[in-house]
Amino acid sequence: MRRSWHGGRGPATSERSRVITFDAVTKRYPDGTVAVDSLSLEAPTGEITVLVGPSGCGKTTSLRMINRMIDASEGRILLDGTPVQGIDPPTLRRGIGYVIQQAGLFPHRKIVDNIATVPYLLGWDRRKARSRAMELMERVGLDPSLAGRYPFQLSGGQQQRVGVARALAADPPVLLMDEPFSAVDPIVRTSLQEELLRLQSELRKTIVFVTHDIDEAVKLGDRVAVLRVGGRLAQVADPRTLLTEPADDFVREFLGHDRGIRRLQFVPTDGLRLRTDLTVKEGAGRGVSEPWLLVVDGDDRPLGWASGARPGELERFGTFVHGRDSMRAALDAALLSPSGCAVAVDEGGRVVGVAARESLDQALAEAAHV
Ligand SMILES: Nc1ncnc2c1ncn2[C@@H]1O[C@H](COP(=O)(O)OP(=O)(O)OP(=O)(O)O)[C@@H](O)[C@H]1O
Repeated sequence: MRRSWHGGRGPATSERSRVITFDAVTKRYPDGTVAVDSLSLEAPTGEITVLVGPSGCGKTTSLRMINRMIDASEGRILLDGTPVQGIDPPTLRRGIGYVIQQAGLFPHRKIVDNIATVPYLLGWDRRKARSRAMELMERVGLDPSLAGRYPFQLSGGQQQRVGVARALAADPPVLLMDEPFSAVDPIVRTSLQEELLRLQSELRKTIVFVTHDIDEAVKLGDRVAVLRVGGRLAQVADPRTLLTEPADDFVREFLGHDRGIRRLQFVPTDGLRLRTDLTVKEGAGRGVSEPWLLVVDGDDRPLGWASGARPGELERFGTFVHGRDSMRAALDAALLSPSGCAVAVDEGGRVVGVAARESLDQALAEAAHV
């Protein structure tokens, strides 16, 4: 399951991370549009706070008021208790990384120099700035051989990674991310999201992340703030609470009709009852009168389901990592197989048992009462 990264190691850079506070912040544009209306919200130190909501609800405006690309009309935004309005923008932005959609890279600069932009501005010597850039490329999962290329020679996903590396270059305690992954395809988006969670487990920045995608919000956010058009806060909560107890009809509607299914991603599988009598080694006789048996190799890795009705054939299977993955993953694994059973494996991919329908049913019934 997600956020095993919460436990264990202590915050690496928390002394430098900052809490961001919106205190009754309103933004009225010159034409009279109220983009943000009396927003009060806290983005805690070292956590990911997601701003989510329909188009035009004031997410980007809220984000840009933090680094003063836009100034608030009323109210205050505080960084560790200090109003940002009192800090001059260049000084303020030195401590705030900023990542936008489609990365916003400089087209005529090589990747390494794009990443080193802020260190150059800060007057680092070229060698040190470039070596920091190379280190960051590795951190965000970019092959160092791409350093000498130009942005147009990279895929959309690679460009986004460069954008993240560039924002991290001067090790700012705060990171603002405005729909950073929305221009890439779903598979690349998933890997970028996972990479961000992995990075965050090491870096523990204070991140404010804007998206219009509720799935992304629930996956990434420690806290999720749902905004409604007119820039009013509808609810702020951790993802599980949000999915379980939406504050009103607007939030319920925004979460969508499958919020029950999504909630399963917060239900652990360690209590799921597994059967160990439904597996059989490859080449051994069936011996048991079960309609489905899972065939495993000599190393206990799953090969496929054997049905009594179609001897000699192996059917597809779905796996989940027992105890680490969520009930949503277990259910998905069950639905991927004609047996209707989910194969539980350990971190090494070896079968530890089978979650048959009865135990999935029971777990779902319990989850419904949580
Ligand atoms: N410079 C501006 N002048 C007037 N109105 C503006 C300006 N910039 C934004 N707005 C309006 O303010 C409201 C909030 O815009 P904002 O970009 O913050 O919303 P958003 O939630 O980020 O939207 P999206 O998801 O579509 O990017 C919208 O109604 C928008 O039209």
